[in-house]
Amino acid sequence: MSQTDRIPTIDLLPFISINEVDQDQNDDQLDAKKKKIKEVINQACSEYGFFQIINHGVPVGLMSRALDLSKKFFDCPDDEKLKFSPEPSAPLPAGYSRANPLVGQYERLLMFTPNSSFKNIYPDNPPEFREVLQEIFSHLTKTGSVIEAVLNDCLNLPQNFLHEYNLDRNWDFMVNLAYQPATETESSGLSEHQDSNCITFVLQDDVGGLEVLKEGKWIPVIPDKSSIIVNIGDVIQVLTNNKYKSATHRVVSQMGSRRRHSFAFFYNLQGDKWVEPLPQFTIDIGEEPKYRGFCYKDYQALRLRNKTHPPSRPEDFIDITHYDIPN
Ligand SMILES: O=C(O)CCC(=O)C(=O)O
Ligand SMILES: [Fe+2]
Repeated sequence: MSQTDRIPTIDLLPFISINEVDQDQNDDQLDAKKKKIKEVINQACSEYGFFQIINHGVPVGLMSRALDLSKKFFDCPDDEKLKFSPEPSAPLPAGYSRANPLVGQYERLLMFTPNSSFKNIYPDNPPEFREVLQEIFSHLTKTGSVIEAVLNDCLNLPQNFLHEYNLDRNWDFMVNLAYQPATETESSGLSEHQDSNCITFVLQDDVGGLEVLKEGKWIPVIPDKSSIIVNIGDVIQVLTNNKYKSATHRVVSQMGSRRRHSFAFFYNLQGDKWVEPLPQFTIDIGEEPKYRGFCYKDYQALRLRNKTHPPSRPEDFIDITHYDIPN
């Protein structure tokens, strides 16, 4: 596989904790390492919005455990899993559901941060699943704030700008997915899309199938049990007026393979937040805004509707182009 057929792998250790980094290195060496990492991230985000991280601070054993428990949960009979179906009135459906076949061939379990003001519905089988889900959620929240701070730096935004813009962690959610292997007629695990949120983190088992669009080619993201995949979402694309790209990705299921399991953690945005291109990427540099502003929860609701009431024609699915300002 050539360099262009891969997404970059970033060793995040220099950003995790100064104490964990080799004590021999001085500040200059550490700064040089961070600078190099930021250059790679800046390039990946400017071109296609995808990279993967190692030494991210999430215990690899915990990631494997979560994927093993996911297999056990989705192996349960349907009537068992359906006991954890979402409440019909929930604005975002926590709990177990099956995708509409127009969207993809998967089952999913959605949860919010453990103390969220949104209601969580956890399965009680396997018994230790709930605790592991909560633990991994809290680790990924920390990873989210580390990557957010790195992006803030890469974008030369004022110190802590993204952190202060995106303070409320109540809207973050995690989806545990189980994809059916392909059949004679159906290989779409999850159709091509961009995520609506700020930054997404994905753990996948060894089955494979996640692909990212890079320079016009679909690149498979090779499973690696110690890596977490990071992709930029629409909110960052809009704030930066397209400087950073919301990654286009999909899941393609293989015939005869096993069911694929993954976790996607959505580092999200509080619903009442206003999203529009920032002055640093428009007026300050003489560029016209490429999007009209919107209230985040309105966009999230439209995107959810794509899943619950999918239009029959692919071109009728709502995405961020809904807010495009034609030039
Ligand atoms: O399962 C995966 O690897 C990706 C999931 C994803 O892209 C999503 O849920 O938005
Ligand atoms: Fe996605």
